[in-house]
Amino acid sequence: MHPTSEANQRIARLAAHLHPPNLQMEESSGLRRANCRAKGAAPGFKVAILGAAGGIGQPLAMLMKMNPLVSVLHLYDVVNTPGVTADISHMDTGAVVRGFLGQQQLEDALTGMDLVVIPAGVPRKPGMTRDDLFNINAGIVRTLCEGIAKCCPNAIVNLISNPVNSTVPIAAEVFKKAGTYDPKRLLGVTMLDVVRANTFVAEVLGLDPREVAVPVVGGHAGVTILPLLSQVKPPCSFTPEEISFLTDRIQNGGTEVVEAKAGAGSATLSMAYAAVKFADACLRGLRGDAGIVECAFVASQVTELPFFASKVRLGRNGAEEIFPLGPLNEYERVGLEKAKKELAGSIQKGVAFIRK
Ligand SMILES: NC(=O)C1=CN([C@@H]2O[C@H](COP(=O)(O)OP(=O)(O)OC[C@H]3O[C@@H](n4cnc5c(N)ncnc54)[C@H](O)[C@@H]3O)[C@@H](O)[C@H]2O)C=CC1
Ligand SMILES: O=C([O-])CC(=O)C(=O)O
Repeated sequence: MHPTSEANQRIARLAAHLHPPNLQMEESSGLRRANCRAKGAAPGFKVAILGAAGGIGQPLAMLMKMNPLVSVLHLYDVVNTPGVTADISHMDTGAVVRGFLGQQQLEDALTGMDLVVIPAGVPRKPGMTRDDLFNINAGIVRTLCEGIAKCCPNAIVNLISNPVNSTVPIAAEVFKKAGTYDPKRLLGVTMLDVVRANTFVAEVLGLDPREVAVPVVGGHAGVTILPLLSQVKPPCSFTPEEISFLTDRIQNGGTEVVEAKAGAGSATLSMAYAAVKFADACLRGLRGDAGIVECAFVASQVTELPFFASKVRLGRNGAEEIFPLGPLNEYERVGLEKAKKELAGSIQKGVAFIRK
């Protein structure tokens, strides 16, 4: 390397160190580019977390910083990102971390991103349904998606903010309005339902949860969460009592945590785990890995509803293939009808929020 350019890079690295990564730097600034060269040379994907200072956002940021597929990690929130960013940036893993605080930095946070994960918004307290969060979270999701449409219209979006059954249709409408909608790239995160189902079923069967795979379809609230226990892998059978117990526990797993936390919020740590498991699957799909299949709430023709959660194959373009539900037993068929009835209203509510 040319000695002068080496010296310049060292000076720039030192200067970048003196300006902590949570301080927003101009894109044109040599400091920012040098900072990137210093640590971010490894190939990988650029990921933004919106709501990164929250209960889910913080452990999610930590787990994403540990993911070798991530080269650049942008942490955006309306509060506290300087501290979270400084903290996470000291981890000796490959990803370069940058923090962005407040709406005036949203566009910088989003520009150039391959994957945007959204856990921004208020969580439930005991006695609330996820739909009770609609009034606050719908507006938050709209604003963030307007930013995505403008700054990284080709990014894959993993939407966590509740009520997912309505926020995904909201995001779709925002993208349609902006002319950037690609249904394959918008995925509502239902992975926590699968994670819970695997855990609870493994408990009943006396197996290691890592060996169990339960498809969970429908949506992400109460009866719309439909575990397909007839399709569990490895193949197994349950008594009617076990089916009723497991279905109820999986459908109410979120409420179990909300009640145990007694006013201090909802699932954050298991959600961060599930979010990173799902984001990692999306990144492996983006990389071109074959056979990546996970459940997600997506635009779908599997039922008559415009959105539905089912198994999807993740590829370079997002959800490239959406799998049908497969054979259902009578219990699941009844559950499906209940799920569709509630989902239809939640989807319509999301659509109407933007079209009004
Ligand atoms: N899809 C799923 O399976 C799950 C979804 N959730 C949902 O995730 C959301 C977040 O939950 P928690 O992290 O526990 O909540 P939290 O309140 O701890 O964190 C939310 C974060 O969002 C930030 N925020 C608020 N408005 C924002 C905006 N306009 N732009 C960017 N950031 C903004 C807040 O400052 C806060 O840091 C909730 O809506 C919750 O219901 C929670 C668990 C599971
Ligand atoms: O229950 C909630 O409000 C949070 C959530 O979506 C879950 O834990 O599944």
